Amino acid sequence: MSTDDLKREAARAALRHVEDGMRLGLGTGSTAEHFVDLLAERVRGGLKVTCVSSSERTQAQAERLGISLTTLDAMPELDLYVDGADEIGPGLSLIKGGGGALLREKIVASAARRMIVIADESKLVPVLGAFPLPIEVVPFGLEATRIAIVRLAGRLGLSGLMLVRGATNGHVFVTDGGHRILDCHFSHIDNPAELAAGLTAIPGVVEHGLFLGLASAACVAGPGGVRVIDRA
Ligand SMILES: O=C[C@H](O)[C@H](O)[C@H](O)COP(=O)(O)O
Repeated sequence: MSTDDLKREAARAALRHVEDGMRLGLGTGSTAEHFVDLLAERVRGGLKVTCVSSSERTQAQAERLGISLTTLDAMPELDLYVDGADEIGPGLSLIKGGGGALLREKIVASAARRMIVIADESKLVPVLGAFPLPIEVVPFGLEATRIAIVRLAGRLGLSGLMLVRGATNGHVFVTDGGHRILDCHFSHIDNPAELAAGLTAIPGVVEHGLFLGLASAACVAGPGGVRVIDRA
């Protein structure tokens, strides 16, 4: 089974938690894309759900597939949010934002009663940080914000490259909210809660990719099948 097959199996497992009439949040990324595809099949079969997208990319896919969409303003409380992750650590702590959608993803996840993470098993890690942590920052004063993050990291015993994300067209990557992303190569984040609190206190930081206490369960697919991990 390829990694892509595993992602689809994880998405299929999460779909079992979707019920008629639900208000759903749709994630972003290659795994979430499978979920949206499979959801569309169920919708064509008669399932009634109303969805909110966490990115322009997912919005376009869901629209194309005929899924009923609304905005988070029109439907501010959701039953379920399903999304992928870049890393799944202890207690279902997550790193997200590899696709640059972390800000909207976190807003949508926070509006949902439950969040189910879908992933292939390569995303499971004993400690977060091997995947560079995406931090969304406003373009104004980006260098000052970067220095503030470096100082915070130093106080917490973290170090590593901190790179402004580039886009495939050679330009700088711009998020759906018009911001930039700093990818922070910390390699080991031993105390994610402390880092998250410090980042939130820096004025130029819009949001960071540490999702702590948000995921209720994870459907993790491996060659032996899909394992459901509940947050302890
Ligand atoms: O910004 C993107 C999201 O946080 C994705 O959910 C995350 O990067 C995982 O993406 P994928 O399913 O493509 O590995």
